Amino acid sequence: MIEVVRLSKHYGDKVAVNDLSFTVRPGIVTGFLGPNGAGKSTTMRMIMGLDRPTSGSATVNGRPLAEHRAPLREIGALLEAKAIHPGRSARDHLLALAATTGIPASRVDEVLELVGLRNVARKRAGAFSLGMGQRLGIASALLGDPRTIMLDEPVNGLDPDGILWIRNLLKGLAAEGRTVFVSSHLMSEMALTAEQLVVVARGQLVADVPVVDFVQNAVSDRIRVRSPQATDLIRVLSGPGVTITSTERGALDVIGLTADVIGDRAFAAGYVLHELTTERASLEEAFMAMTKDLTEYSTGKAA
Ligand SMILES: Nc1ncnc2c1ncn2[C@@H]1O[C@H](COP(=O)(O)OP(=O)(O)OP(=O)(O)O)[C@@H](O)[C@H]1O
Repeated sequence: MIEVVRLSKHYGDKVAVNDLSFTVRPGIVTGFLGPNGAGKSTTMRMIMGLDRPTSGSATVNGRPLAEHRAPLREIGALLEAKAIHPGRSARDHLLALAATTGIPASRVDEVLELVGLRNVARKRAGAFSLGMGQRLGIASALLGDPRTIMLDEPVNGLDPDGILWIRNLLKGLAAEGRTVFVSSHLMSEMALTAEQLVVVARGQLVADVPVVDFVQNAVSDRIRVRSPQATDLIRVLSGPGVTITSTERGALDVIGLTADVIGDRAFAAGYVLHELTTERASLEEAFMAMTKDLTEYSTGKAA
């Protein structure tokens, strides 16, 4: 469990995190979503105790991380590309890390297996691809078998296989009852990975919602309707909460009704339909609309 309460961080005049409060619960993947510069990395650094809050607090499993006797067992984090000695093998890197924290060597082999690096465990990490480097970073985060896992933009720059692998790993860790907190600036990725979303823009909380609610509320499907009786059809489709636009003759774009309802009403009124297509608004569009005001304010202020 991670609890962030009224957390703020100022760098001189710059407000990186602004009175942010949220809770990350165990058993699910929680996505930490926001445009670049929204304050995600700063928040994660404060959770890890690497940055001191200007005000407010962040606790991991009930206490500030520094107050835990064995912090590596409480939280494992991948914050940014780790500085790994390029001449050292993946196994030696993990062994060195394990030795400093009293973790047995057998656990090193376990995590190497878990992240799929067993076959290259003795190769120089300097020769690793970006994806292999990410796997090694995740192996480091999992070394202490932590109850909470926090990853900052883990899929950045990965190929589709790597993205799918991370997605499944995170879901698996959550299914084991762990707390999983993962940041991204990509709504579409978070929609596939997370159950809960904490959305921030310009250091402030924009939403803390289940992904299903976000998808349902923020995304309005647009239904494309073509009919030789389009003008008459407008009359039977109009109503509260329904927006109908027409960009070409005989075609309507309807927001606020499902394709089923439109089909039923057209049939009941005896109108012919030549097309009835549901166009899903992209999640990325919904996310941008949600954070737009705060982002624009930010730009205005900086200018
Ligand atoms: N050490 C620092 N000194 C001054 N400003 C900083 C520092 N660290 C972060 N900032 C500023 O604070 C804001 C939030 O940055 P942060 O890196 O936390 O955002 P982010 O959401 O993680 O974005 P990104 O995905 O681009 O890393 C940015 O405007 C950034 O320039």
